[in-house]
Amino acid sequence: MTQPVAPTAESSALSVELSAMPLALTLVESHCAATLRQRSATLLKRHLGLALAECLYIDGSGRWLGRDGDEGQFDCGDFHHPYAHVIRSGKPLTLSVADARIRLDHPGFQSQVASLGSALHLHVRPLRGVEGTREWLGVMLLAGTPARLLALTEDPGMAAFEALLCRLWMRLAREQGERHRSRILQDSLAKLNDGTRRQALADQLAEDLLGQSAAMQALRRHIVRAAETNLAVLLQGETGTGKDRVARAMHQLSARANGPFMAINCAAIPEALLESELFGHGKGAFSGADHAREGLISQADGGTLFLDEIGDMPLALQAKLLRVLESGRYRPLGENEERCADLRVVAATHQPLREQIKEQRFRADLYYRLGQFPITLPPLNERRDDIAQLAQSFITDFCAREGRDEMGITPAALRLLYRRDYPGNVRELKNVIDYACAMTPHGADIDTYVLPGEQDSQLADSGLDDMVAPAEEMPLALPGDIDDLRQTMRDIESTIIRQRLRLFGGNRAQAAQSLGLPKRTLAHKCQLLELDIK
Ligand SMILES: Nc1ncnc2c1ncn2[C@@H]1O[C@H](COP(=O)(O)OP(=O)(O)OP(=O)(O)O)[C@@H](O)[C@H]1O
Repeated sequence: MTQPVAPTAESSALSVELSAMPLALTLVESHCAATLRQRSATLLKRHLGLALAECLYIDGSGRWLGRDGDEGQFDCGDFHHPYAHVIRSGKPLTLSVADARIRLDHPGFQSQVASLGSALHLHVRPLRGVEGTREWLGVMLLAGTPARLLALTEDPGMAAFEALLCRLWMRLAREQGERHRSRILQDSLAKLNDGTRRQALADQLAEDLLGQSAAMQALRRHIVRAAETNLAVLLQGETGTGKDRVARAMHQLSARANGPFMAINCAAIPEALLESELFGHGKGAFSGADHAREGLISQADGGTLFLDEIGDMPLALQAKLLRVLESGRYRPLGENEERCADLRVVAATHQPLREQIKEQRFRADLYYRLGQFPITLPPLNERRDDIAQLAQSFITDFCAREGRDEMGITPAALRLLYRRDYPGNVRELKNVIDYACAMTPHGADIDTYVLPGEQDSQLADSGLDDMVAPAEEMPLALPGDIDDLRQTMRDIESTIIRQRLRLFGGNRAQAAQSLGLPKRTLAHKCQLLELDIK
């Protein structure tokens, strides 16, 4: 290390130079500590004719010194650079560049001084936050002629400058810390608000999607999350678990709520018609196409398209749907021009699509594209705690619909409901309750003997065998005065389908098979007859 250099005549002028500079103003106007450091260094360099001036800061951990706008760091415990010395000793250090080159081999430090002439000197000063403490803010590095550096270090103006710099630095650092803390607080408040808002929406959903089980609560939270996005949603769940309800709720919660909600059951539409239903067609696109027709994709523009029973979509159409999902573009049948639609697709299936992919009946790429936000609906058997609430709600609905006085349900009947198996899930429970309500005498509560499937075991004991027989065994009552054969046939068909679906717990595949119908035909009939079964 070099000896201090004797003061020169230059020192007397420095005080004047410094006081003449509008330093305070420039520094005080700095809005952050980094700007303050850069401005200080620039002022020192420019006004004092120094070869180099730089302020380095100590990081929050106190272990590193950093340079603004530079990734490089200096370890405060690494004595291969002079900063560690001044921080450790708390005293300034002056050394020649030549000396530093030979004795200090820190690569970062060497590159910092690489452009300096060997005749120059370096002066490194520790900068502390509060006078008399070891609360370090960083270090200042100055390079210049020995005479200039000496004059500078002895000048009271320089001491004043340094004091001002440190005081401002401290204040800005404190403010920045406070800002940082307040930002963290605001972020967490925003998250909390988000959480509260989401919870409120999920609670609101509980009025429509009943059930207080953990599975239903989680489902509602998922729906709220999915509704916030524009991602394609794939609803998977057994028949009757509420996929249709969920799709509608999601649309209502989404930013597209004011747009259309268009739904199509891919299993209920004959394959030949499905394409034109979805994509629309131009005039004369096929025989019978007397005029052009908008498809559901076009009608769902700005809203949501719900594709129920997506597993039943023919492969050729799957490819076209994938294109809509990827590009928002589609071409109506018989038209040359492509069109655009901005829609969100929600698809649903009760079929194991992965199996269908293996059997090459469903495209893997479409499966993954549809399932950007997959949601699985829990079967009723896995959330039996919800049965009482659902049952009570269906009773209330029935009474309101049929104009009956409100009725209750006996504890014994409720116990039986708990014990049942529900392959048809909520739909099956609803059908059971509707049936039980219809069979319950006015003024009474639903009791065990009116629950379908329970009568066999109970009729004999109860002496009520003349009152009711199981629904599926009941003969169809034919009105004597038929004046509308078509309507009567429709009623009969509807009764048979209802009974068969009830018998098979809402399972359409089994009901269709038992009636000798293709599943698609049964689904179509349900739609025509406006049965709550798709
Ligand atoms: N959580 C629920 N709260 C109230 N009602 C429900 C709930 N889940 C389902 N339902 C009712 O159950 C019946 C069947 O629901 P939905 O049609 O949505 O089922 P799904 O899963 O779409 O059936 P599928 O696969 O057979 O098309 C409907 O009457 C629906 O309103």
